Amino acid sequence: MICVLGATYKEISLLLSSLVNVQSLNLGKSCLWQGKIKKQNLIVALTGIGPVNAAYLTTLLLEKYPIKMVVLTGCGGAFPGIGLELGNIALANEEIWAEAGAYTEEGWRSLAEINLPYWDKEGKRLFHRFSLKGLHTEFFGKEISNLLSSETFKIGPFITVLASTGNQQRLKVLKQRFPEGICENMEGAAVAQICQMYKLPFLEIRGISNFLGEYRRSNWEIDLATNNVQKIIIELLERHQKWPF
Ligand SMILES: O=C(O)c1cccc(C(=O)CC[C@H]2O[C@@H](n3cnc4c(=O)[nH]cnc43)[C@H](O)[C@@H]2O)c1
Repeated sequence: MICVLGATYKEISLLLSSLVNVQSLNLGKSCLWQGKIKKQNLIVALTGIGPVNAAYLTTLLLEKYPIKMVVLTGCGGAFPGIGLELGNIALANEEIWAEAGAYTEEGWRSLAEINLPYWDKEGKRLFHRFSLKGLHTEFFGKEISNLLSSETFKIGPFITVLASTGNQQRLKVLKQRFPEGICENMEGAAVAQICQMYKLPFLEIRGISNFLGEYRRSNWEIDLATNNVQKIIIELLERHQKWPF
């Protein structure tokens, strides 16, 4: 069974309308829908915005259901000038916490630099970066590349924040800290950590709704971004009736 998570209703609504034999369920304080797309058993769940909501529901789901893979979707902000436009698609090959660490006299130091793991168990230490490089990301990266042109699809590190980057000053800090970052969001690193703790493959695929560095909500293309990315996920689910991971 595959689980697809989104923070807001808009980010999962198209997926929900594609589900057949749908059952609406409550889990803890959250809601989810169970159904099928072709032969694929699917849970689609609404996390709410932010890392606490996302980690809460991911944990409940992984404890209760035989989930083999988690997909997080929704809209996201693009780093300007990297070739991503509004409505384009981004796939994460790494999840990074923008802040986790310490502000010292010499500046920000990451969790790894101050040797303070968020998770240190069973021989695994997790700091502020979670690599998603592996067979599943490669496989779906290639699959999406077959569906979209290289101008409208990029793979790279996603940055997770508590506050979106709405001015140039903050953008400059993030670009200096993570020059390879392509997309910002508010849930990715939280779900990535839970999936690594449970040793499960995790994909994050987002549609670009806005650019970092300005906070003009009227310019955000949330509908375009969330529809485009859900169409891709539905296409992947229909093409591959048994996902190989
Ligand atoms: O007002 C609305 O209808 C609405 C619908 C969906 C999302 C929102 C948001 O306020 C965005 C936060 C939400 O979306 C992700 N996101 C999108 N762009 C960014 C960004 O530039 N920086 C951080 N997060 C972003 C995020 O993952 C949240 O879940 C409003």
